[in-house]
Amino acid sequence: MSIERLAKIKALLQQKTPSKTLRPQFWKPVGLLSRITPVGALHAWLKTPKSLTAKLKKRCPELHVKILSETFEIPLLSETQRLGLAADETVWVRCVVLQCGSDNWVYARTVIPAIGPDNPWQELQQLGNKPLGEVLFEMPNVQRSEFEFSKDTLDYWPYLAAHLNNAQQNKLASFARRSIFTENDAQLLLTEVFLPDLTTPKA
Ligand SMILES: C=C(O[C@@H]1C=C(C(=O)O)C=C[C@H]1O)C(=O)O
Repeated sequence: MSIERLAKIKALLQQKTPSKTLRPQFWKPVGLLSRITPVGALHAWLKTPKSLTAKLKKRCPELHVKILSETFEIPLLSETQRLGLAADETVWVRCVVLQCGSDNWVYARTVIPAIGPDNPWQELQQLGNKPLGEVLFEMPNVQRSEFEFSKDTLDYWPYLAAHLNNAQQNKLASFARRSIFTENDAQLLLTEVFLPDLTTPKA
């Protein structure tokens, strides 16, 4: 680990409130999903098989993808750990929100280590506003891991609070799932966070 990175971590650890990058997350397997939320309707969303986009488009045909960020960066600590990366490893991260009109339904993070010409996920760098699911499930040898689940406040997720621009929502609970897609040994970690516009019943 570089001296600069060590100095940054030391400075972060000396802060009163840990940086979001170092805030712990607790991911649980499907057998402990009820500890994340007892709400059956949320279980149905969190355990949606195959393409989430396809399920959402049945409710909202005009569903669209808004890109919040696509860049090379050091991911969240929980992502570094899940992917078995070095603490200061830079990876390609795509953050989007799936929207129905102006409603924000799902925040999603795609994290791809070692993306490059030999990586089968490399084409995703040119995906743009096309939903990832329209490509992901068409890959010839793709394998998907079991889901893990977590509950965090909305402001845990990078770029989301700025997009929502509604400070009253920042501390609301959001429920997330994540899984690893593997194509020819190349990993892609996908996290999908279900937002209040989707999960809170309309009055
Ligand atoms: C993986 C899927 O694609 C959706 C679209 C995403 C994107 O465009 O980045 C990310 C996650 C998903 O909610 C899916 O449809 O299941």
